[in-house]
Amino acid sequence: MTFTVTDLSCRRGEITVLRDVTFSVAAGEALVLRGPNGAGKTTLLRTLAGLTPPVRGTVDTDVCAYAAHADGLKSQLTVAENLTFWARVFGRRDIAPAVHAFDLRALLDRRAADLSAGQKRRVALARLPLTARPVWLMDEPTVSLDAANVALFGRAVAVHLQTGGCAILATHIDLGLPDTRTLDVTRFAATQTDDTTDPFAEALE
Ligand SMILES: Nc1ncnc2c1ncn2[C@@H]1O[C@H](COP(=O)(O)OP(=O)(O)OP(=O)(O)O)[C@@H](O)[C@H]1O
Repeated sequence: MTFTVTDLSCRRGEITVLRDVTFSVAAGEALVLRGPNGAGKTTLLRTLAGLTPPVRGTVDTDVCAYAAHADGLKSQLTVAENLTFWARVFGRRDIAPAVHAFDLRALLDRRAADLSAGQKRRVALARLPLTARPVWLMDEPTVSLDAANVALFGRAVAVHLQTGGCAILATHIDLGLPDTRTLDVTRFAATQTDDTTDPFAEALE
C-alpha cells in the first residue's frame, strides 16, 4: 500500500494555509512533518484525517486514523470502556493487543478523568491500532509521555510499520524508526493572495 497525496490545498478557517501538497508514503515508512510554529502541520493532518475539507484535491480518509493533539477521551468512562467504544466504532471487539502495546492493563478500570496527562495520552494513542487502518496520522503524539513511554510508543509505531502500515506525524522527537523521511511543509506555504475569503467582502464592510 502506498498513500499518495497530489496537489492538495488545505485551509484553516477561511484561509488557505498550504497549496499543491504532493507526497507519497509507502507501507513501512514514516513521514515526519517539519516546519516552524504555524507552518501548517496540524492543518495538513486535519485535512488528511477528513476533519477539514480540502480547498482543492482529494484524500482517501477511509484508510486514515488520527490521533489529534487533544486526547479526546470520554472522561466519565473507564479506560476499558473508552477503548471498547472506539473499537466498536471501527467494527472491532478485541482491545487486548492495544492494551498490551500501550501497557494499559493496570489502568483499565480507571475513569479517564482520573488519569495523569501521560496516561491519558497512552489511552488516546492506543485507539490507533483499534481502527485497523493503515495510515496513522499523529499530531505531537509524544507530548506528556516520559522517556519509557516514548520508547513504548516508538515500538508500537514500529510494529505498525512492520505489519504494512505507514505513519505521518508532526513531532520534534526522534522515535528511532528505521525508515523515516521528513517533509518540510513550508515548501507548500500558500501566499496571502491564496485565501479563500470572498474577494468582495472587504468592499462590503
Ligand atoms: N481556527 C483557525 N482559523 C484560522 N486560522 C487558524 C485556525 N487555527 C490555526 N490557524 C492558523 O493556521 C496556520 C497553520 O496553523 P497550524 O496549527 O496548522 O500550524 P502548525 O505547523 O501545526 O503549528 P505548531 O507547530 O505551532 O503546532 C497558522 O497561521 C494558524 O494561526
